[in-house]
Amino acid sequence: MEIHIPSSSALFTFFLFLVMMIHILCRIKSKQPTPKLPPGPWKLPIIGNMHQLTDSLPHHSLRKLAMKYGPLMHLKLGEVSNIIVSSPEIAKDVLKTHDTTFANRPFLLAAEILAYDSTGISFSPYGNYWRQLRKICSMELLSASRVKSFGSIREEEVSNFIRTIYSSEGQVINLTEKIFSLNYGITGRAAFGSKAKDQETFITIAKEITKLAGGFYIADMYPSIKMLQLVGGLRHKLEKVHAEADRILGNILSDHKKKRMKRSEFYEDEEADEQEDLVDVLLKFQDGGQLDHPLTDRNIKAVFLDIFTAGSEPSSTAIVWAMSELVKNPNVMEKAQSEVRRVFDGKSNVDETKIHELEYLKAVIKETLRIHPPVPLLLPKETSQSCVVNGYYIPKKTKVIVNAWAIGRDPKHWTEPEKFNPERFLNNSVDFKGLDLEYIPFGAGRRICPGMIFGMIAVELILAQLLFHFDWKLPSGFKPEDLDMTEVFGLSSRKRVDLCLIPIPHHPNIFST
Ligand code: HEM
Repeated sequence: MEIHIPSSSALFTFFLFLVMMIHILCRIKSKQPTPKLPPGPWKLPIIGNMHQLTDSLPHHSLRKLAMKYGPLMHLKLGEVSNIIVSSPEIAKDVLKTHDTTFANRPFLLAAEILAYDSTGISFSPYGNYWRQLRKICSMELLSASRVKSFGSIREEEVSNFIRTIYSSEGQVINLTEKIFSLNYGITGRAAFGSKAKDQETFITIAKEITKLAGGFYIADMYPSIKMLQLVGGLRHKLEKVHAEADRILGNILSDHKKKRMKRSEFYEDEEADEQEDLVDVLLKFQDGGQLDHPLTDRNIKAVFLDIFTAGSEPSSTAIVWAMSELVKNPNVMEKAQSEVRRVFDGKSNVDETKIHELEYLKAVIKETLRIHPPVPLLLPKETSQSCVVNGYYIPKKTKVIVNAWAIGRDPKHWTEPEKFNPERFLNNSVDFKGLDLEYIPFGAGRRICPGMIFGMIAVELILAQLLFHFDWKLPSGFKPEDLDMTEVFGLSSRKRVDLCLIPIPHHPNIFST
């Protein structure tokens, strides 16, 4: 057989051709524009854009900057790259189209220490462990039927709350304080079952946790400089609060384990189910052995802490804002009151059976959540890989902040966005369930709030009771237009000044005997 060996000049020509082709291809490729980072203000060395967030609340400053730089904006806060999303269209790209890429959470010192190395639902990284927790949450802990099963707890706690207000009729009461205590009480009973012996202390700690977890900390902006975790005693404060919460949670867990053992000795399974609180449900999964990621006691405590704080704080904040708007807008108050009193006419109290008929009250609540979303920047997210959004390059591990507060005021989607106008939600299908990106008080996509049903039923019941039983007056000398409607920033965006009002009973006091 003959073998043909090409001549050296033919080889040289082929090699030259190959080099030229590679060169041409590289030039073509380099002419294709590489996507740039989203636009943003000029950055200072070391601090980046931190100085641009100091003049007002973060969601206000971010909106102002977005008006100049656009709805997808890049900011450098310390050493961390952030993108800020401020329009429904970009929110759709981030929370829907690229949902999995944006479903992670960034490192936050407070979550690391308070939430048992970020192993609760809210701050655990996107992956199998988080997926398992979400499944337990939506199918067991916060399912519609479980929430319904807590109806008697809610009705009892709310009736006690109304009773204490009757006892202060005609006097100024701090409604903010009462509403927060009530909600922590309801979530506490749903979670712990009967009143735990340290419940009051735990409520105080949970409030402290909410305050600490909501901060914008220098340590999170320079995660590589561990020494910054000690600035202002931050690490020490977080560890101290965590240790106290852990002690109480440990006691609750062991009490439940003991009761569970006793109960299984005396009851049939079905009867035992009726007495379950949320800790019992988690323990059932721990014992069941059917999970891919077995739940440790630390995991249960993390989830429990999550539900207790996430379950009480935003609902209370929403109720306080709704009552403030109602007092500020007497015509809206009158309409909402007459609806509740008509639907529950002939009854001595509001219960959950006919609450779905309160169409106008629902519109009031929706409008409150639009104009005062309790979690205005949602919870921060982080990209798990690089991607391109709206023609801009978003690198892996970029922190993502969605400004739900600004989105709910986008003039392209809302007429007179600064006006409190519940009528806009009547005969309107826009809802907060994560499909309408112009209205996302509960977030959207994979990380959407799983406690929507639990939260909304409490908000509706408490407001309906307050409007059914009482007319509300401002302390003497105050006019509705004087009401201070400024906010403070935290895990939830509370009203800065507590709401203090005078209750005037509308019905004879049914609780007097
Ligand atoms: C009016 C009441 C409430 C509002 C406005 C609210 C709002 C939110 C928002 C905005 C988020 C972040 C979503 C995101 O990152 O995109 C969230 C997450 C969460 N919420 Fe709620 N929430 C409320 C009530 C509740 C209740 C009652 C519970 C539990 C009992 C709860 C449990 C949670 C949990 C566990 C998460 C974390 C979800 C995850 O990261 O996968 N929330 N909520």
